[in-house]
Amino acid sequence: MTTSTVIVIVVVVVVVLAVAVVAGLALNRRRRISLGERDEAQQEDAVKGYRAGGGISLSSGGGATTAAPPEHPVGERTEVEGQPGVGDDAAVPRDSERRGIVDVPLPDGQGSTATAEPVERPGTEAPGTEAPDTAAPETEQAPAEEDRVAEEVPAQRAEPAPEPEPAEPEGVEEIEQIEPTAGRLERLRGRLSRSRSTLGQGLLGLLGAGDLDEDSWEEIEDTLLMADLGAATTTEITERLRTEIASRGVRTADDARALLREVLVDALGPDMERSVRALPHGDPANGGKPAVVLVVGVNGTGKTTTTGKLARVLVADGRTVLLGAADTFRAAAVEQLATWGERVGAEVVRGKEAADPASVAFEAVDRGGETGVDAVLVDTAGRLHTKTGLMDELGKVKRVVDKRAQVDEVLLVLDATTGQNGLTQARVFSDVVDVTGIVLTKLDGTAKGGIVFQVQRELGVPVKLVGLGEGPDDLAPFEPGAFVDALLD
Ligand SMILES: Nc1nc2c(ncn2[C@@H]2O[C@H](COP(=O)(O)OP(=O)(O)OP(=O)(O)O)[C@@H](O)[C@H]2O)c(=O)[nH]1
Repeated sequence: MTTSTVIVIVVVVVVVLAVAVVAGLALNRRRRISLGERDEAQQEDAVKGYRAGGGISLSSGGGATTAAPPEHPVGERTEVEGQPGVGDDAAVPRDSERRGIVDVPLPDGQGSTATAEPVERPGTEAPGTEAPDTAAPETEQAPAEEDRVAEEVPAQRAEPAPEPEPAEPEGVEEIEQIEPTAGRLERLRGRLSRSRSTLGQGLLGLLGAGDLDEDSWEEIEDTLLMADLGAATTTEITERLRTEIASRGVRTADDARALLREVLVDALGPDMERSVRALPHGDPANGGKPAVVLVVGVNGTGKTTTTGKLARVLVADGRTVLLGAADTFRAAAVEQLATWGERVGAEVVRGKEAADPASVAFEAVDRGGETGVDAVLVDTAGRLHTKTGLMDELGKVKRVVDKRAQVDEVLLVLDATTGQNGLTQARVFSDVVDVTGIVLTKLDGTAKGGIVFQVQRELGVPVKLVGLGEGPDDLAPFEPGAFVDALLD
């Protein structure tokens, strides 16, 4: 072997070694970056207050799949008649552990898939009868792409799909008499009797009794805590009462009432903006856009009922409404909403059972724009805030609608009888869909009306409406003064 051959061999070996070292370093670095990214994602989940990957069945994200969608778990649901009682279904969630996400494809540009079923017209069909499907036919499942939905549905619409006849809802003449919305809280104040006797009367009794020793102050605190005002609000109210009593004194029962009223009303943030943003942008008859309201919450809190009641409020105000039945998990909810629609002459866009709720919501908003209604109210399926997959699904509903129209109001419906749990729910829902207003239902069934104070304080989101019964007009605007009066009188 010549010297030059040896040199060549040495050079080759050195080069090979150098390449190996560089490649090894690069690989090592890449691994570290990908770990870092995952850590970040996990942190984000932790901030949102729930953890990802908790046994939720998700469909494959990459490429088209021919796998059949998971069987819809309607049969697993514990409620069978669609009429849960006050507070009971919060304890027995209707989406069981085994419930998976039903990822039904959204409409795409080839007209391959559509899941929403427009359009049921009041007066033309009995509730439960399916409206003719004007959307393109269903095909194999493809991954649902939010962006694609927003961009391609217009293209799909360019295809001559059989459009439903634009017609005036025939049920209009049969619209029920709707209670005037003004003064409802006063009219329904008797429904707060349970909270009144424990919170209002309890506090008045203690404050009006004269000299207050430490035991009395403890009792005041207990009364506030028992009514679900929460520790922070309780401390704040007690301290304010102490200060005011020390500075101005309370001699009569009237003094006690006046002071208590002032302190409680102040704690309810009387200046918060409580109007429900359900009025259209411009004149829908002349190119204006309908308002879009999304109604969200856990199972059985009263979302469908509230959507129906709110439709009545709007109709009573001379507005036209379209209802989107995006609660595709519970067949009874769709029927329920259809009945509410019929009663006020509102069109209902419904999805097939197990349809993707985002698709139904999208169709509803689209249809509302076409027909020029003032407001589109979208009822979503109840979901446990602890199920990451379900919350993601809700986030998707909002994002898909956002691409089509501005979502003006996201109303979180909370069942007042569930107390602290409602607060946890509120936090998670707020993280996922930017809640803009709270509807506190079933206040008629609880002595814990104090949850109103807590939920606003914790979230900084106003309670806009309160549910005070199962009747169609038992939905009242929340007014701090009238509410406190109902507790104290
Ligand atoms: N007492 C009382 N009952 C109410 C109120 N609001 C709703 N309900 C009742 O609560 C029950 C559940 O209401 P729904 O509207 O079906 O609840 P939901 O949130 O749509 O249920 P899911 O779609 O399954 O999540 C029904 O029996 C309603 O009549 C209220 O303010 N007071």
